[in-house]
Amino acid sequence: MTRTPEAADPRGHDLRGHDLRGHGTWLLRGVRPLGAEPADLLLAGGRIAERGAPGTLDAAGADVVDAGGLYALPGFVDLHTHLREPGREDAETVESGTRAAALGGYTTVFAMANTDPVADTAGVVEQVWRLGRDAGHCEVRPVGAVTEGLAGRRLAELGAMATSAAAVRVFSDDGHCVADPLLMRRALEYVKAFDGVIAQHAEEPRLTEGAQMNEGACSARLGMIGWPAVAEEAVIARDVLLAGHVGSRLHICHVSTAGSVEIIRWAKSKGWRVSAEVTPHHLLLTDELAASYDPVYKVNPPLRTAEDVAALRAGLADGTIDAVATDHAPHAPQDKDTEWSAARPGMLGLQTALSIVIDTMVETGLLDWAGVADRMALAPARIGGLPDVPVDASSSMDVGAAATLTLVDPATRWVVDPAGFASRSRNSPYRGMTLPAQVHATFRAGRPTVLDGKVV
Ligand SMILES: NC(=O)N[C@@H](CC(=O)O)C(=O)O
Ligand SMILES: [Zn+2]
Ligand SMILES: [Zn+2]
Repeated sequence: MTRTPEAADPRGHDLRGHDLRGHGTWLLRGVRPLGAEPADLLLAGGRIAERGAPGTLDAAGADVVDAGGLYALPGFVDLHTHLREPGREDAETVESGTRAAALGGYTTVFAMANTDPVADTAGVVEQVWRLGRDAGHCEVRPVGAVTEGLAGRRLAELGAMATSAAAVRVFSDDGHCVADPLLMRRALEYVKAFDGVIAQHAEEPRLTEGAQMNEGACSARLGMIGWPAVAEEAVIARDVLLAGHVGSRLHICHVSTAGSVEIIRWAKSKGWRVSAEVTPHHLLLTDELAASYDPVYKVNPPLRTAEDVAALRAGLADGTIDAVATDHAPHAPQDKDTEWSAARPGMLGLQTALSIVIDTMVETGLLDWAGVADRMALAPARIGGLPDVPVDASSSMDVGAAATLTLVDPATRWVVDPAGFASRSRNSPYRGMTLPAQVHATFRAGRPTVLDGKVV
């Protein structure tokens, strides 16, 4: 393999005279792309500049990462992150949340709009976008609110957010459902003009009044008010029909029931432009955990049954569910370390997502590493409208592809200690668990954001 002219120029300039030293040149020695045979990857000019058999690439002038035993995946994209800034900087900031994201292998996160003030204007989404750019740990793509103040009454300034510097393409009232079917229809129609997508938090509010956990045998035993599966499924059924009717893109946030998977499978069979995400916690945990009354397990939608978990795993494996999204929802102690009924719903996810996906999908034989790359990087990038998404996992490792990569140690096992997390909050449901696989390094456009498990 020969070097590209850019990388070969000893002065660190490309042929057009641009200074490339700022980009750095990195040699990943002996890395296994998507878990395949070891290779050397040379990263230069923000791209994979060369790929060769181990020991065959010239490392002169490059920083070398001894990547023996590590797998390379495309950098992860999270469609659903709560960064809490502006408004709740005690729980998380753009800086702390994106630091957690980079450590979790993410190179882009979509920041949800339920901040204070709500991200329902060009001004707020631009503020969040700038904070992300200045922090520099990963790309922050703000999600815009669908309705003013998330109140569900009037559409927010969708067009102004789309044309702002933040170039918003994903809109969501997450935390709240867009319950009014006419507003939902109008929103779907509006974003079609710029190929935007409406991400629905599917929860029929009248069916979940006072709800504390999944409605079922456990809630009956514990005497808690239940959140029935039908409250999610009824909204998904309505919205896939609406999306089909107007020909717009609809995305379903945090799918949690077996029935939802069936409805989405049916909608896709009709050719409607519907996509869906599942969270790591809904792939692993069940409503039995509520019996502990530990509010760390309180989340929306609630943890469901083992049958639901099995259907979600199968749906993610067969592509009915397109993507894994963390729904990283940090909460301050005064909002979370309370009695169950007073606690806010939500759990941390960014620094444990990969491990939970490996545990539930790869170690069970449901997904291979190329599949992980698709569900955690490529599919969410496509849904979110990111530019230059590789056509498939294998081309993300080709010469010329963006050097936006996550290096994973697949063999390690680690014990979760939330005290060591970059997040400002500590509400991880995995505390004390031993999990497989860990992110070793993250590269964004050829530059490391994480090396040796530490933020650069
Ligand atoms: N998932 C949650 O339980 N909580 C989220 C809101 C949401 O995703 O619905 C939050 O903002 O805390
Ligand atoms: Zn939600
Ligand atoms: Zn959320």
